Amino acid sequence: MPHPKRQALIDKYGLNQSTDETLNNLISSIAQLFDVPVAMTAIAQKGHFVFQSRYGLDIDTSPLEDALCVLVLNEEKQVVIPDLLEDERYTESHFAEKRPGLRFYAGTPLVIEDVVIGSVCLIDTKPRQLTEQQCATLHQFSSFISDHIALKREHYQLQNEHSLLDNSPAVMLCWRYENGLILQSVTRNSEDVLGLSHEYITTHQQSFESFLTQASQEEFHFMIQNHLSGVETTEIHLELSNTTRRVWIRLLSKAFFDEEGRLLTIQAIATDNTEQRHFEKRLNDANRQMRLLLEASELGTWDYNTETDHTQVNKRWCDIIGVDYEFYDGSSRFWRQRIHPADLQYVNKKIEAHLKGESKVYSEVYRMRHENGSWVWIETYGRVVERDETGRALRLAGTHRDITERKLAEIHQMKQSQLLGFINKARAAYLENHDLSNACQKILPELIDIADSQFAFIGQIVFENNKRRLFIHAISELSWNSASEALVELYKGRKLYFDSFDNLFGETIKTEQTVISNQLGSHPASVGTPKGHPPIYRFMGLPIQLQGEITGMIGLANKFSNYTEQDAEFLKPLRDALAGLFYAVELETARLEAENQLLRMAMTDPLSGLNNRRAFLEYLGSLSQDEISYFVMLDIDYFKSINDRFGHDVGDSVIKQLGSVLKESIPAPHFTARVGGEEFAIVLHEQSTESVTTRLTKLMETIRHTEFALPNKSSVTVSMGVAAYTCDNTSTALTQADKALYKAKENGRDQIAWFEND
Ligand SMILES: Nc1nc2c(ncn2[C@@H]2O[C@H](COP(=O)(O)OP(=O)(O)OP(=O)(O)O)[C@@H](O)[C@H]2O)c(=O)[nH]1
Repeated sequence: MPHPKRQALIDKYGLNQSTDETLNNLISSIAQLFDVPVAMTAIAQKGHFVFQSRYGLDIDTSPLEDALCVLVLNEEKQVVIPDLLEDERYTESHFAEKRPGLRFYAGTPLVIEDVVIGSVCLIDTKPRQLTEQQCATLHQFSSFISDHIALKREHYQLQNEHSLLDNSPAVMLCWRYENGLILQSVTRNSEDVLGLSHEYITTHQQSFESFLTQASQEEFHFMIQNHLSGVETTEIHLELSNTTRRVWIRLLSKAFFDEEGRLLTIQAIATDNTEQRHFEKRLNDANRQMRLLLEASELGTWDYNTETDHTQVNKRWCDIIGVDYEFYDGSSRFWRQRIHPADLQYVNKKIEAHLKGESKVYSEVYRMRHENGSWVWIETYGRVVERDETGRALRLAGTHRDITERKLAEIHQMKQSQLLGFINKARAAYLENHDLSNACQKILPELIDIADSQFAFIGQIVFENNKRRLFIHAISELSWNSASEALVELYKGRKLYFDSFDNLFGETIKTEQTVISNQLGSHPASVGTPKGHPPIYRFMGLPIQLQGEITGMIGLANKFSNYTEQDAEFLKPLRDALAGLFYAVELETARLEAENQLLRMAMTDPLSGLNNRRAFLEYLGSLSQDEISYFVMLDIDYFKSINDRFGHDVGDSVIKQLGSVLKESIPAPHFTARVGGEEFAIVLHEQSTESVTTRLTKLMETIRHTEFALPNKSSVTVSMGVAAYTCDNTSTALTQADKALYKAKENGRDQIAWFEND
């Protein structure tokens, strides 16, 4: 039966190959010892035996069925056939007859790894007997051959290993210890790997350490000391200098001790790690340079571990926000709490997005609170430096740069242009409709924004009955109860005034100075806020002055940080602009006043105080046809005789008095004018002729009963001609009224005549 492992073992031990010279010699010695003409080792192969070593045999293989060794293989024990012709197992098969020279056979199993792989056989042409001792000797030879086969394989293996080692990047060294290390062996690759000539060190016996640099010699001694004190394995890095090239090696050593613990030998494997050392050195240099660079560039560094929520930072990071490095708390809560509330949300969003891999770099500019309460502008750059196998970010690292100075300058510049922008806006708004309150209200939100404040107002000083009041052009609308709601209503109706100056904002008016209070209630002028008023934490009052005189003020409240003199200075252009606008309003008012006066003069008859002819004509031009109007021409009766009898002055005073009567009797919306010497025009906006007649009759009565300044106390009468404004132009209506007046004169005067078509 073929053994399942047999063929594998034969392959493993190389027994299917060439004959073994040593075994051949041995077999020939065995043949001589047993005094047989033929001896061999037969290794069972598929269907045949291979005679790996043989003596007295010409053939090197034989089919299985032709070989007696099959018996040994099958029975797995020694087989001795003293005489083949006598053996009943073979007589019938005529086995012996086919092999005339074969009479004696002795075979003993050849065992490798407990498997019979063949046999060691003796053959003779004549019958013979083996003694027990000879059988045992044959057994011993067989096991000797097994050992030989095993040793040979081991030898080959070692040879292979050695050749592998010779070509490997690892050099094996072995030292014996006898009051010092003596290099016993070193693999041939030492020259290639370490630059150490194998020939040189094996022939000159130069100590290994003489090839080391000073520092490495110390390291090597340290390794020996370790082994001497019982340490079994060590790993050191050494630099070889006296070799064909400069090499760094990594030396892994293992010590072997005797039973009493004394060091016997040290075996070591040396590998060239020059490149790694150079790489490490470059890395260290780069790290050092990076550190120097970071220090020189004043960069703070941070390394955030998302797993532990711990952030490692350098000292500069702490210095930027005035935190003592020793007391730095690495939790993310620590730095998140210090981020300006207005910036925190977008910082968090940016970090999240970057951790998710949505951005290549995490970069942001934001504010962090300094230990001293101020805000530091931070420019940060970072990126994920470690992710787990699922891609989840484990570490985010980066730098901090304090850009406060640059940022404040930028903000200042930006705010300045913003300030100029809205100053222009205020001017433009004012020029558009000359409404200062509207202009102030338009810029109030921007003022609040630019001053980083919560509330603001702009007020102008006005005088009423020699009393100073602050008229509020614009104010943040705050109401918290019905009284304050009423104030808001007043404001909307442009009637809000601050009258009392015995408080914090009034202090600005009284002192004409900038007033700053950064702590609620701390200022001597502070009287607190009305109940329910939103709290005021900080306040700044800025005077608006023109040519050294206060003309108004700006009030600002609740800046996120303290108000400063710089803030006041910054808003100076706005204050000056407002002062200019206040002044412009004053000028404008005065100019309008003068203009109106001139206009009034141009349109008024100086004697009667009524509108003059020019005003009357303009008025006619303004009338629209759909208005129901009546034109009246009024003329003093016999006025010439008044002049003639009492003089021109008396005539004048009559005209003057009549003017007063007309003014009183014909109020607006009706219109009266003196259109000639003693001739007057009236435009009545009445609904019917009846009401016209009633009004004019009453006027006649009044004139009749008026005491004119005539020396003879006589009364004055007037005549009137009336025409309805029904035609399409005023001059026709006037002509008609004139015609009616002529009729009234003709008919005897002191009467009203209506125009009638002839
Ligand atoms: N005192 C004075 N007289 C004026 C003024 N303007 C015109 N007169 C005079 O008014 C008089 C007008 O007289 P007439 O037009 O003749 O008419 P009358 O005398 O009023 O007679 P009837 O109109 O027909 O009733 C003239 O004597 C003018 O000199 C003025 O401003 N002051």
